[in-house]
Amino acid sequence: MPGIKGKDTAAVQDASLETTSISDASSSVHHSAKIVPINNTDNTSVLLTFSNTKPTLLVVVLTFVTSISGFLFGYDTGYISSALVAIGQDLDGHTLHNGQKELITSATSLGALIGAIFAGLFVDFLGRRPTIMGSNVLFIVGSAMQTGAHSVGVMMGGRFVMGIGVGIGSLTAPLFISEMAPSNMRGRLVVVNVLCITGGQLIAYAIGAGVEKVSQGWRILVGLSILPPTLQLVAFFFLPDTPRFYLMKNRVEEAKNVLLRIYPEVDEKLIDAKIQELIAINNEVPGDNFFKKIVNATKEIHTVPSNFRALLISCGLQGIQQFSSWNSLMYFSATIFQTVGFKNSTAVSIIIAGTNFVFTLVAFFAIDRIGRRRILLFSLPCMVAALVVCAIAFHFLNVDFSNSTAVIHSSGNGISGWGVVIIVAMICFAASYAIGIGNVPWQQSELFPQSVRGVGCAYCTGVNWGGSLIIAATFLTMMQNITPTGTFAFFAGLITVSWLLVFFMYPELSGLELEETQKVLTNGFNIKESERLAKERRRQAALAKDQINATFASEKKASPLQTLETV
Ligand SMILES: O[C@H]1[C@H](O)[C@@H](O)[C@H](O)[C@@H](O)[C@H]1O
Repeated sequence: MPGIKGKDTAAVQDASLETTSISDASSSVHHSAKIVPINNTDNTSVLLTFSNTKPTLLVVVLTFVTSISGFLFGYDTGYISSALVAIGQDLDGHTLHNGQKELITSATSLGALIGAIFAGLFVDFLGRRPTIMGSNVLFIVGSAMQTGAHSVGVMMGGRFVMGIGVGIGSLTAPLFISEMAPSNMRGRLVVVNVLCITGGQLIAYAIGAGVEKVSQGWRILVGLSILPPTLQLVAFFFLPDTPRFYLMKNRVEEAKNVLLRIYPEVDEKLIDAKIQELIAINNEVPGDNFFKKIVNATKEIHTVPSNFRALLISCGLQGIQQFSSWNSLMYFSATIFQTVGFKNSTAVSIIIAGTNFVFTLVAFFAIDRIGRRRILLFSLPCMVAALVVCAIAFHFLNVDFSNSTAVIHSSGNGISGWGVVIIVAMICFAASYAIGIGNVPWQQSELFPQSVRGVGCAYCTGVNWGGSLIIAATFLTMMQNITPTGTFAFFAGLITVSWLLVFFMYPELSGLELEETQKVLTNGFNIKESERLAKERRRQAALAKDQINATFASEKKASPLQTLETV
């Protein structure tokens, strides 16, 4: 197999750059290594060659198998709204009252919050792969409990157990993908997981609509969710963990094997150099037992400035995602559309979920090319504009949300012009959400160094689920107490403030090696420097790609990069 060996990398090496303008002043021992290739003796660039490899079969398989966790996240949070309607009197022999519906719905979010916190510890101490496999067992048990449930208690218990699985998967899947992805396609591969979340939600809505009128049809809807975790569990018996995890545990041979399978075109010497680089950077947290390690990692995340900045950014982004109000729109869109006079409100909800899915696909193509920061700075104002339009339209629509039992009265005259305006604005809101804040926060693992990645991700994934719980529990009450106009205006205001936070605090990390991103945060948020670095990385990647393609063309062989664009 042709490799990107020494002579092929001459131009690449010319383009190699030191990131010396970002100072190496971190107080942590874990940050002592240089970003740039440590093995330059044979004039090769570790960094560049590792950024320009095509995704191998292993990378593709791992991404898709791991993203089953995303699908389950989406499916399990998506099916509940139709299941609650379809359950009728099948549990305890009576119709569910609102309190029971709320408990059944929120049991999953609560379980997910707890699962995410524990997952952050398990990923570092047990491994990414065993953690995902453990979540599969919880998914299977939780789904089976719900499918066979005849009482509200068992249903709630099943939702809770499954929720723990959802929380674990929501943290572990993006972390796994980002650790094994080549840096130039890391953003996109993490978006595959978000695509599976939004796809899972869409499919759950569609199947839910299909079985709505079928007797006990909700059991089919819930029972189907046993299949994907079973598939994922079996697949992971045959798949490896991430090289970075193996290196944390000093399992160098296994790490090397996986790296060779991820980068088959890269010279073995470069793989060895990369391993040395990772070992130098990715030391384990000190401590001779599980609890000491947890305490030390928690301490380190708060006391090392670059870690603390990473924590602020990652939790901030997850908070912005949840407090953008998207999920309340997902959960209550059918109610809202009914209120504005739409007869087939479920169909409109499917359109909203479909928009979320389609525009996540757009993000897939844009995230590494345009960059996370630029996408957010563009899409957040579009969300604000859409919410302002909703606020104005609700003002003129004369909808009464004031009933204390959350029964919504509409003017009852069918869909009006303002109703159409609301639906169009919500579709625009969904599109701009999906392109940016719907998926960028899930790039969270890239912000943390190996030593505290698990704990850091536990924090921000916890913020995601905590935020989701709060928003789901308060949205309808807000609509009642401060009117829809007030509610949408409030969220528009929050997103405006969020834009400022992104502008001042979120550096551009696309294209950077995982080990480089913490350097960016060493002595500040370094926005300008990060933009320069990301631009430089893009330029280098393009240059290296041309060079490698030209070399292969001159040898009349198919370039390994020719398929890159189709990832
Ligand atoms: O990224 C996902 C996605 O945007 C989903 O549609 C949403 O329901 C989740 O809360 C979010 O984390």
